[in-house]
Amino acid sequence: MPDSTPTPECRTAGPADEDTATAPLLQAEQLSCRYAGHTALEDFSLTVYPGEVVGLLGPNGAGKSTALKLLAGVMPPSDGRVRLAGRDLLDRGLRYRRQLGYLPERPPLYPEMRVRAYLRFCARLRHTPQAAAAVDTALAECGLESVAGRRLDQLSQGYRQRVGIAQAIVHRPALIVLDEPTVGLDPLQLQGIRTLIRRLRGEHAIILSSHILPEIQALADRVVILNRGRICHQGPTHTDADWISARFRDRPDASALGGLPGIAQAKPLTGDHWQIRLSPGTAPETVLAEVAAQDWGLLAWQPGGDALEQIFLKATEGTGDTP
Ligand SMILES: Nc1ncnc2c1ncn2[C@@H]1O[C@H](COP(=O)(O)OP(=O)(O)OP(=O)(O)O)[C@@H](O)[C@H]1O
Repeated sequence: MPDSTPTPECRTAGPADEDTATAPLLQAEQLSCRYAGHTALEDFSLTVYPGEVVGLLGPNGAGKSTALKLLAGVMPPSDGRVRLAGRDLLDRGLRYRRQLGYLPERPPLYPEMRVRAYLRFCARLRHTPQAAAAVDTALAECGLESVAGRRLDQLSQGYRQRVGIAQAIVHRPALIVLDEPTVGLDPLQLQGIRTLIRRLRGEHAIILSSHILPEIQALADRVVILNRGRICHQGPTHTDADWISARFRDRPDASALGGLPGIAQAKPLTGDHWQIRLSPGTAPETVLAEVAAQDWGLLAWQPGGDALEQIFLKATEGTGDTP
């Protein structure tokens, strides 16, 4: 695959540890990335569970593409590490990397290749069993059957984007990383790609980036907002008043937290950051007292209700795009 990404100053990620009690699919821990002295990403941590759709949102130059390159394992971090299914992404071989599909900002398409041949090439690169059948499935899923024999340079932007997504899913990865999958599309093409991404959720966990808020709201379960290389917010894309964002000093036990009276559901975003949904009719302050009485060192407790747009504006306040 062509890749013009310059190598950043890097440090090899540390050994994997096997603590996967709640079985996250992807764990990124305190990633940073420096390009020739310029810090593009700092202290980026993210946990993704199977079947989740996570949106990465931020103004131009916020560090979204950099974060996705590190999460997809196409570039090593300067600091931190990424684990996929409990194993260090960079230390492990193809077997684990095959669990990941990646659509870069500029899809690596060879203009003179035909769609089916290109996808077969991608499937073989990843040692996909029954490659021909896998290509047929990806063609059907991405609505590409009618253009399977066409050269890539004869396709419209929308169809090229579909081919980019098809190469990311042809080997049936558990995690798909999509960098701005809808950029440059007209409204009709946009609708097609949205429908496709919705169809893929569930079977695959998806991380996708955009600088457009409604895009993330339409597709993602939760959002991570980046600004100037740092995470400035993460939480659900729906901001119902009965969801609470809580931070702890020590990682709570999931079943103990979820089993407290008045709590309908507790979901970890990272080890110390949890989303808690209250049972209908429960007053947040009653549950707050229960949670604070536990041994987890409650640090922050923020009932939802703030519209995501306000959160985005607040989080990126006073900062424009970064070149
Ligand atoms: N290869 C590189 N060499 C040097 N600096 C880089 C490189 N790639 C990105 N940067 C810088 O790192 C910062 C983050 O860039 P990145 O592309 O990750 O942001 P982004 O949020 O994806 O932006 P956009 O939405 O415009 O694509 C920017 O300041 C950018 O100029």
